[in-house]
Amino acid sequence: MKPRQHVVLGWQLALCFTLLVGLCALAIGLYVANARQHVGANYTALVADVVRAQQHSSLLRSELLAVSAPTWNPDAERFENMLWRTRQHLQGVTHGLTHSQLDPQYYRTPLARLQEAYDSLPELEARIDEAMVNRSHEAMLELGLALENDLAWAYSELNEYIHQAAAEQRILMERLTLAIGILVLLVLLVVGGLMLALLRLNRQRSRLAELSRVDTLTGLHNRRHLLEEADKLYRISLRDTRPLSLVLIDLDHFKRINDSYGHPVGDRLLQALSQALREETREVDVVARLGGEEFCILMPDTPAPGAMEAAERVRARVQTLPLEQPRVTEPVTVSLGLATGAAHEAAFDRLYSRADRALYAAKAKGRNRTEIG
Ligand SMILES: Nc1nc2c(ncn2[C@@H]2O[C@H](COP(=O)(O)OP(=O)(O)OP(=O)(O)O)[C@@H](O)[C@H]2O)c(=O)[nH]1
Repeated sequence: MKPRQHVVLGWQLALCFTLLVGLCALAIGLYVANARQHVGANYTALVADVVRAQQHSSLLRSELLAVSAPTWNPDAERFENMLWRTRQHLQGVTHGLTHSQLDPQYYRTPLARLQEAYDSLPELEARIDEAMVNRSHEAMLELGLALENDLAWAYSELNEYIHQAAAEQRILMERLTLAIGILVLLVLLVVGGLMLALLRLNRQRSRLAELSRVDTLTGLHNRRHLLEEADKLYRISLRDTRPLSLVLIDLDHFKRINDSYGHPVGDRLLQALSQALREETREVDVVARLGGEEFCILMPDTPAPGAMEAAERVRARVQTLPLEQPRVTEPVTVSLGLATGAAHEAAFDRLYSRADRALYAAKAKGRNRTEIG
């Protein structure tokens, strides 16, 4: 993978990660808003019912107490209306409670008190009717105040409990949200870590692949790289019917240099030759070490005269290679075999055997020369 592809992959992973973070943030935000809305709505409606019922119950109390006043003007319809609304409130609060998320064990007692009050409403209605006829209100007042007492106590208990439950639920929800947030953060960290590891792994893999195509002594490409590139260049040459040239280069009497000066000097000579090859060739040429003291230059879009010129340039340059410490006194030369082909002739195997034959001929003809195959 090329560096640019690494950058693209990095951006893609960063984009995916950002999208993931955005989605998580959105999901948490929606969850919090939704949960708050539902929990809040549930308790707000219930509290409103209880407060309205409480207020009505104190109205009932005032109405009952007004009965004792000397100016009391019996109004059966008004009482009837008040008791109807009391019944409505009782039903509303009971329904709200039993359909809420609240734990029944905490509101069982006030609910039972409300039920008792509800059951005694017909009796109170009867006593009110009686009071209207007899204008004697003691019985009605006694039952009415007892009922109102029950209602006031039950409603205030419920009010307190609902507020407490709402507060507990809010705390619970906040903790839950925090836990979810931490969990999501951890997941994001793991995903981010995995993405980074993937990126690093990919880079290392590319580096390894690159290294497997490089000759360690000279830093030039090796035979494997050459064969891959040759295949590509051959296809281009076939498509464009452009010439492809191959020059094989072999150091002359290299064994003698090794034997006279030692392998480290031989190695330095190989490195110096590699550097010279790099400098004497174009960017598009493929320079490779085929093994031992044999090198090659594969030149795309290069006819025979151009390739010959390059080969001769290399040959001349090798003779000037500086080799100090210990100074190599005998001449350092190379023999070169050149082959050029276009279209189907440019297949690497064909070029190679022709160039190899030419190299053999150059050696046979006395070395330090270039032959065309
Ligand atoms: N220093 C060094 N020597 C190497 C390396 N690879 C191969 N050689 C040596 O290169 C020498 C090649 O010798 P030959 O194949 O006889 O070729 P030559 O001596 O150059 O003879 P001609 O090619 O006929 O001119 C051998 O002694 C190998 O050991 C290397 O990486 N470093």
